[in-house]
Amino acid sequence: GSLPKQVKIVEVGPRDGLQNEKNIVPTQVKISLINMLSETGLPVIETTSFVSPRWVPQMADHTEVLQGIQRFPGVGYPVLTPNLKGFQTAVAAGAKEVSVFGAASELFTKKNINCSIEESLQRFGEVVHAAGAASIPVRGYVSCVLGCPYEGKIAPAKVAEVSKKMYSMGCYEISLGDTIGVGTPGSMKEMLSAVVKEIPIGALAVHCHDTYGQALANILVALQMGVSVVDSSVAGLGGCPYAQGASGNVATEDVVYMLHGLGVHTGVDLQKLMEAGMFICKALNRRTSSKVAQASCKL
Ligand SMILES: CC(C)(COP(=O)([O-])OP(=O)([O-])OC[C@H]1O[C@@H](n2cnc3c(N)ncnc32)[C@H](O)[C@@H]1OP(=O)([O-])[O-])[C@@H](O)C(=O)NCCC(=O)NCCSC(=O)C[C@@](C)(O)CC(=O)[O-]
Repeated sequence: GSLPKQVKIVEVGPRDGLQNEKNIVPTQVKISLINMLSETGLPVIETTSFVSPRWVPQMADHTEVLQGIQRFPGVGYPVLTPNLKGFQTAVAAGAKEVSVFGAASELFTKKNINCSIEESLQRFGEVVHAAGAASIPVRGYVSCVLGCPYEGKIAPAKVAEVSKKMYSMGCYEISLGDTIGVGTPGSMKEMLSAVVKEIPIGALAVHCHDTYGQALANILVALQMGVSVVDSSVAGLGGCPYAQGASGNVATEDVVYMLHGLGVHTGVDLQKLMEAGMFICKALNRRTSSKVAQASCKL
């Protein structure tokens, strides 16, 4: 298929990228990272999670982060809210957009948010209802769309079913997560073919982890099928705390490089993006996972 002319990149580094860091990252470092990302032209920067600090200690400073960042006009700063309690705390902290996060796997749902898929959908319904009353848009994540760390293979029909329920309840966009990065262009195509029977392609995003080195190929297949929203993480930071061994998201730098090479518009300044990547890698004392950033440093 032909490629979209423009792709919206949803930067998830400050949330998905940092949530799994063992050492607590100073709040000021998170704020500086988000402010630098805001300068790059990225349209959406997922900022933090209003989850239980006992489950994910790294996100315990959610309110300070959300209130400490400089909000750029035209940039969205969504936050994760698993339930009504998270939603209310997020709104009190000034959130203007939220995301609920479910999965196409029962066992993953249990490990991640401590309930069944059915219960999770009920909680998301409560969030969507409250958000509607406050005119707050809700994004929906579906994890484990191409495989689960606990259940193994996941049927595309199951992904389509959960996605449809979340879309029907009012999530404006469904982000399909290859949480453990096991997908290939073949399984991505098969899964998306099932999901587009239920949800308009314009309401879908792909969220690829790069554990098996397949993320860019999987994204390209999704773009060829008409997807035009891609989640990624600066410097390839990340990994889900409840999906052991999951490596980071595909690096935003690498996605932007590929898209610009294809002539697809992103609005993102790659140089500024690499600077934000270098900043956070220095702060975390680690090497970037972005191939593009690695290559550029050698030049
Ligand atoms: C969902 C819960 C809270 C259920 O956790 P629970 O223990 O079942 O909650 P509960 O309702 O039984 O309440 C227990 C205690 O937690 C409190 N509580 C209840 N809700 C909240 C809240 N929102 N914020 C803060 N505190 C909360 C609640 O008030 C109570 O406090 P206590 O009375 O004992 O003092 C928990 O399991 C949790 O926080 N899970 C978060 C897991 C997480 O953040 N995972 C990573 C994000 S998902 C991901 O990375 C995948 C994704 C999105 O990137 C896509 C992909 O790659 O696939």
